[in-house]
Amino acid sequence: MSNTKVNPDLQRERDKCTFNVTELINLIDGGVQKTEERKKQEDMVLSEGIHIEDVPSEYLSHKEKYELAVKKACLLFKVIRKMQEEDNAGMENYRAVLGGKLGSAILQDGSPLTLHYVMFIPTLMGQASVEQQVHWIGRAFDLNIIGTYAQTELGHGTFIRGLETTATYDPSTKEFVLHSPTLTAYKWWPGGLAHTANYCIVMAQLYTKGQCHGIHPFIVQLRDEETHMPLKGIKIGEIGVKLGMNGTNNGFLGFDHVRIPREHMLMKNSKVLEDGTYVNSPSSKLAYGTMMFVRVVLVTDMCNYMAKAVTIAMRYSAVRRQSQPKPNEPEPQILDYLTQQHKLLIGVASVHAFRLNADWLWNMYNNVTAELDAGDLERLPELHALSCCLKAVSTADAAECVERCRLACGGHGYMLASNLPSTYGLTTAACTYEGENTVLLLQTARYLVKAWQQAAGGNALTPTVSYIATVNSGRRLPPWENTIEGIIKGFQRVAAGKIGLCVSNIEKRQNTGLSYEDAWNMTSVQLASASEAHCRAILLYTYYTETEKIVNTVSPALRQVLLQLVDLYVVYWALQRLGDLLRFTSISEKDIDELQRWYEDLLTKLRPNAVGLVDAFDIRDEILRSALGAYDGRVYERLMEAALRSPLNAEPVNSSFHKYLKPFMQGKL
Ligand SMILES: CCCCCCCCCCCCCCCCCCCCCC(=O)SCCNC(=O)CCNC(=O)[C@H](O)C(C)(C)COP(=O)(O)OP(=O)(O)OC[C@H]1O[C@@H](n2cnc3c(N)ncnc32)[C@H](O)[C@@H]1OP(=O)(O)O
Ligand SMILES: Cc1cc2nc3c(=O)[nH]c(=O)nc-3n(C[C@H](O)[C@H](O)[C@H](O)COP(=O)(O)OP(=O)(O)OC[C@H]3O[C@@H](n4cnc5c(N)ncnc54)[C@H](O)[C@@H]3O)c2cc1C
Repeated sequence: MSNTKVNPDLQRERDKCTFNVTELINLIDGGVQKTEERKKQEDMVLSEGIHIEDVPSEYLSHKEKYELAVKKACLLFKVIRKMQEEDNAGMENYRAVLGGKLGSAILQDGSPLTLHYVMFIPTLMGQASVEQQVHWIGRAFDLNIIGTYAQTELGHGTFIRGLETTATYDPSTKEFVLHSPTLTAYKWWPGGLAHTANYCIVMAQLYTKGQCHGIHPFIVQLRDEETHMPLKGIKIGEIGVKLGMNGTNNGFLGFDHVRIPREHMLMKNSKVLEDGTYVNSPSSKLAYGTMMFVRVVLVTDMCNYMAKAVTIAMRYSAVRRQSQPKPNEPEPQILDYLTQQHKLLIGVASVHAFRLNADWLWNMYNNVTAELDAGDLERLPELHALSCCLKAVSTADAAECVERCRLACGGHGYMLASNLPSTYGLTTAACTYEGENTVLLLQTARYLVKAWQQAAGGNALTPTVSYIATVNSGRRLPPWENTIEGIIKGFQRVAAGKIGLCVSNIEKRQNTGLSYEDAWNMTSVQLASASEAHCRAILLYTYYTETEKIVNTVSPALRQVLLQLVDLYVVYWALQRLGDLLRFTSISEKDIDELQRWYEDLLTKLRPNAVGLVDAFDIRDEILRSALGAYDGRVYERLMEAALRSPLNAEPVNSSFHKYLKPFMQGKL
């Protein structure tokens, strides 16, 4: 990064940073070599000119936006292909680019090829038999075929057992017949489905020998490989403009008795034999594996959006001066207002908290997947429960963080040139896709209720819920400790207390004659809240313990800042959840006063490092794409440059003046 022509306020911030920014960059990347590799990847991608736009994409029509998104996606994946040829690192290159800072930023409004990599190929890897993988995966990796994942229908997204698309086996021809019996059976939403993919994984109700066996994955050709025309019986199109992600080409798809060979059912887990005999999977939930994979990787993705938003807002807040609290003194940088620090520093801490939790979850995912492959399904429920709540809370927190950053930039944050609105569009979408957040919290709640019952029966619990038994062991509330460990224990007590209340409320309602399902529904506001509380306890604990592991490997200056961020995160959440702490722990008014002072003190301590901390996210200007957040802080110049690129500014008088305004003003219209 060059220091030339940097806004002096921003430069002063960098000069007073107490730690070595490069050291933190390396730590976040996972080592000096990883930083070099990332930078090399970024150079490779940016040298293709993917980020250069003749007309800013926000001024394009819907159709032009799609065409640009296809171009960008092809250029990006061309580079990944090149990386593959060089190092043959396989999935790691895709993870680094798609799951890193680059992908979400360069493909600014989403990409029509994302689903190919994030769901189509992973489904082939996770659900296809070895022979099927040999047949399909090479073609898919080479982009010889382009696929997507079509599960959601017009009538059902959440309740996938209720999907209506049918795949009926015909033993006479050894084919499945795919059919959409109703309008609501139409597939609706899949990214890239409309005009990009020529193949697709279809989740459909499997019928054989007159019996339905639930939803299963099938690979279906949609378009001719040469002409790209939809095949016979395939009704396909685009679903229209959305709040954001307008480059993703989401589509609809209906089948009119479309025949596919038997071998196109993905048969790693369950099978249909030639005569139509159905062979069961070890667990019907294995068919949900791709969703679990995406929920896990989304947690990392959310860190990228938060890092981007908070970098923009922090740098802008160092440059922006507003108001005059002390007479005869210059207007302060808005970053000097404690309320501004409160809005932004928690964003920095959240990136670190979620990053460490995401890595921890990713490791667990890999371990459990290896166990599943070896036939051991024991840890599947725990992984499902964790991936559901971490997906829900990370996406909700990220969307909230991006919106908070936008508001923290005042009017200029509302400009698309800030890049905050489109970042919000991308982030908030994740609260819905891959499992709507409330629904996912309630999935975790099922697991927690069972864990509670197990603990009550004196059974051992898996590590991530073992606190339920521990915090309930004593009769009296232990004294409150105003320390990080004390607060984390407090959060565990809150979670356990909420789960316990849910269990007892469900029981009480059942005792009044309600069915379990109705009692569950009546308790579901509390259940979702208990699930969130569990997730908060996990987040705090993992952030704290994982940071403790790394702080001894870094310089004392960085160590101090990393620990301050942990403190800030934990104390912030304690103050956010005072009601719960007052209800379930012995925290007192005096403790709360102390916490508040502790928090304010932490903001003040972190203030000198505010800009250094976001510089350490190391997001290049071409990736950040923000007039407010560029490294040099030339905010006003960039805003004016962006305004001048508006097509309306290409002519001094717009034709509507002559067509409408003038006749109207003269009373002639
Ligand atoms: C090339 C290489 C690769 C490179 C990769 C590089 C990666 C780099 C990454 C790049 C960045 C990323 C960018 C992302 C962009 C994304 C774009 C947008 C994508 C958006 C796509 C979508 O949006 S795609 C559709 C998703 N659509 C859902 O997400 C439906 C939710 N709906 C359900 O998921 C079920 O409907 C729901 C509720 C569970 C109930 O399912 P259900 O009714 O069958 O089950 P029940 O509730 O009755 O539960 C019965 C028992 O099953 C248990 N169980 C349930 N699920 C289980 C499971 N999965 N595993 C284990 N166990 C499970 C449960 O815990 C119960 O257990 P128990 O009985 O013991 O309590
Ligand atoms: C940008 C985007 C991209 C997408 N991409 C894909 C894709 O590539 N492939 C694909 O197959 N799908 C895709 N989807 C679809 C997505 O997975 C679904 O929209 C999502 O799973 C939510 O389902 P739904 O729309 O049916 O919501 P609904 O389930 O109808 O949710 C509506 C409301 O009902 C509530 N609700 C529903 N069920 C329950 C319950 N059991 N308990 C309590 N409350 C409940 C929800 O909490 C929510 O408040 C995409 C969606 C979006 C927005």
